Amino acid sequence: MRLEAVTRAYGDVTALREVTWSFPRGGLTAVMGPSGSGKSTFLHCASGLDRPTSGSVRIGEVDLGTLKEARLTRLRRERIGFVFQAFNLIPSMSVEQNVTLPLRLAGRDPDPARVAAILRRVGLAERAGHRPSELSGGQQQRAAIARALITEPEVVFADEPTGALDPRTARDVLRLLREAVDVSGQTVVLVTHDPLAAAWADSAVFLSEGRVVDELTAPTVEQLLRRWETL
Ligand SMILES: Nc1ncnc2c1ncn2[C@@H]1O[C@H](COP(=O)(O)OP(=O)(O)OP(=O)(O)O)[C@@H](O)[C@H]1O
Repeated sequence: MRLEAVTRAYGDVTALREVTWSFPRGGLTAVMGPSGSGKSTFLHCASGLDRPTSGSVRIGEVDLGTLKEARLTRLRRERIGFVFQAFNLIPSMSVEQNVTLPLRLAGRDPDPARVAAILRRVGLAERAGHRPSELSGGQQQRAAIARALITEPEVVFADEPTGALDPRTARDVLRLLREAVDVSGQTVVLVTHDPLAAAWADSAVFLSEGRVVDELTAPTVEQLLRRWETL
């Protein structure tokens, strides 16, 4: 995935300024930066949820800017997975129904063996029939990760996925994202404020005032904290 000179302005606020960045296939990249530095805007532009004011975004060979809305929606559905801080599960649906929703939206029949396998992978095999309200926060986020992975997307965008979780539960969620990279070769972009979360990444990109200002490769918590303090 590559962003080339991506700028996104909202009226007279420029949230991203000429950001050029390549994300290696099969890597876990953390995007860090203070509040208002443009992280969400970055994620929205990179994932095709929003269109840049100028510049281009490519996923593989596809330039998202050339796609009409319906094709962009299809690309998001088929090639991208999303995980959000607030889980965003549908309360009236069971875990299994939530997890298989992206397939059903794409008109595909869920393969029961594959659904069972993904529920096992996130440790929710026994909870398939439960509603989100019957689960802990960590379990809900693991269900959301299963939902993001069910279509076997090339890229998973996770926006503060551990923001609402305690450290131990957060670790389970980060381990699953790490496995998506290490076992399945998927590309994960993790937006986070938390150095403990970013230390799971292969590299951490720092945003400040809409610009990429630094990158740390194989970052440690100490390095991330130190860099964070001088942003
Ligand atoms: N829809 C919008 N309309 C107007 N301004 C916006 C909009 N979305 C974001 N902004 C502005 O763009 C800038 C970057 O916002 P963004 O949400 O991308 O930052 P962030 O790093 O994700 O912040 P946080 O960590 O607080 O979520 C901010 O100044 C914000 O006020």
